[in-house]
Amino acid sequence: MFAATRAFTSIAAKRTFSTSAANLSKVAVLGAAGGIGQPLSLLLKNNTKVTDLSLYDIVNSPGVAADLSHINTNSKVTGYGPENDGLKKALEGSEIVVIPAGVPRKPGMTRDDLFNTNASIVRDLAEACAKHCPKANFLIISNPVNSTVPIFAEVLKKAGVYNPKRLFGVTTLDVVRASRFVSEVKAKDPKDVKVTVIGGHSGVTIVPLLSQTGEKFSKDELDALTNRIQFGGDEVVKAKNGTGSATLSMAFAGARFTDSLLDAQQGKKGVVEPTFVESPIYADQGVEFFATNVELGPNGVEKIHPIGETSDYEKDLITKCLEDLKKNIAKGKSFVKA
Ligand SMILES: NC(=O)c1ccc[n+]([C@@H]2O[C@H](COP(=O)([O-])OP(=O)(O)OC[C@H]3O[C@@H](n4cnc5c(N)ncnc54)[C@H](O)[C@@H]3O)[C@@H](O)[C@H]2O)c1
Ligand SMILES: O=C(O)C[C@H](O)C(=O)O
Repeated sequence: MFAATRAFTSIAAKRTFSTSAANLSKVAVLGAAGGIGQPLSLLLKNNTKVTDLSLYDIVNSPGVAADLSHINTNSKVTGYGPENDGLKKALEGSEIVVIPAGVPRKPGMTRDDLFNTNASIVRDLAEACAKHCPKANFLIISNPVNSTVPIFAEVLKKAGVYNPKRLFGVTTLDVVRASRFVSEVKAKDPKDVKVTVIGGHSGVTIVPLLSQTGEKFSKDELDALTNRIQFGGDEVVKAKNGTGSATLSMAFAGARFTDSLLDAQQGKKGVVEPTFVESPIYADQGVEFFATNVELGPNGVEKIHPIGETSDYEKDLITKCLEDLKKNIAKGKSFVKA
């Protein structure tokens, strides 16, 4: 009872600084019954900025929704399956659509190995989004992010509803990991360790800018940390031994990004998150999408931050990143155009 009262008070307080806030709280999760979808939905149910939580999956979402709906926070939870226009109902009126639908890796696979299965899942969901909530913000978690974001963009373009300010590849987990790994090496509280991570979301396309942390690293530390941040996903895939990839840390990261976007939508200033968006930064080299720190606002992307000063070590990493990223983006785009 106390929690529910506090939640209500908090929503009411937030709304005093934005007249449109009342329209900004329906969040849909597509793939909501999965390894990421369930803990992500739990965290969103606990987020007082969300008033309507809409859970869609091809299996089991009514059960997940029924379970979450007993939590005494001030949001309504509804579960939908593919039957009875479930996807349409889940999407209509959504301001934010978070998408962790698709298969995860097994040991020995790259994220690109997921392309054959996940590209069509993401394309089909994008088509539904274009039809039922074209003005929403789309947060893409499904891998390979470097290709699924361009796929989503192409589908929205085809439908004539693409707004580059509202399409985000979720790369928050790389930043969360980088902060944690650096804090372990430097024996600091991770909350005091901010690491900018740029590029894309797979292997060498993940580029941590450790020179900007204010910490000093030996060459060995730099090599080890860079490798661990770039291949942190593999660490989890290996430990889970064939049962999947990161789910709980990803739910944490996805909930953080969604919360930041809700904050920005509801009028908070200076909200900055790393994310993979259409970006001018390397567009002249044919790399249309790139992750950097991005300031979020009521219209989505408010300002794409420049990369800033980088070391020679990082310049080399960026060169390798761009080679792979360009191919991943082209692969996504041509999938829709074919
Ligand atoms: N961006 C990142 O940092 C990041 C991090 C971790 C995982 N991932 C990716 O997220 C995806 C999901 O991972 P997971 O561990 O939750 O997998 P999972 O298999 O546990 O869950 C995926 C869910 O998607 C559902 N699904 C499949 N097709 C669907 C469709 N057409 N519409 C709606 N739902 C559908 C499945 O039924 C399942 O419940 C994977 O592609 C994984 O690689 C990305
Ligand atoms: O590694 C994976 O396949 C999942 C995810 O992209 C991650 O970084 O953990």
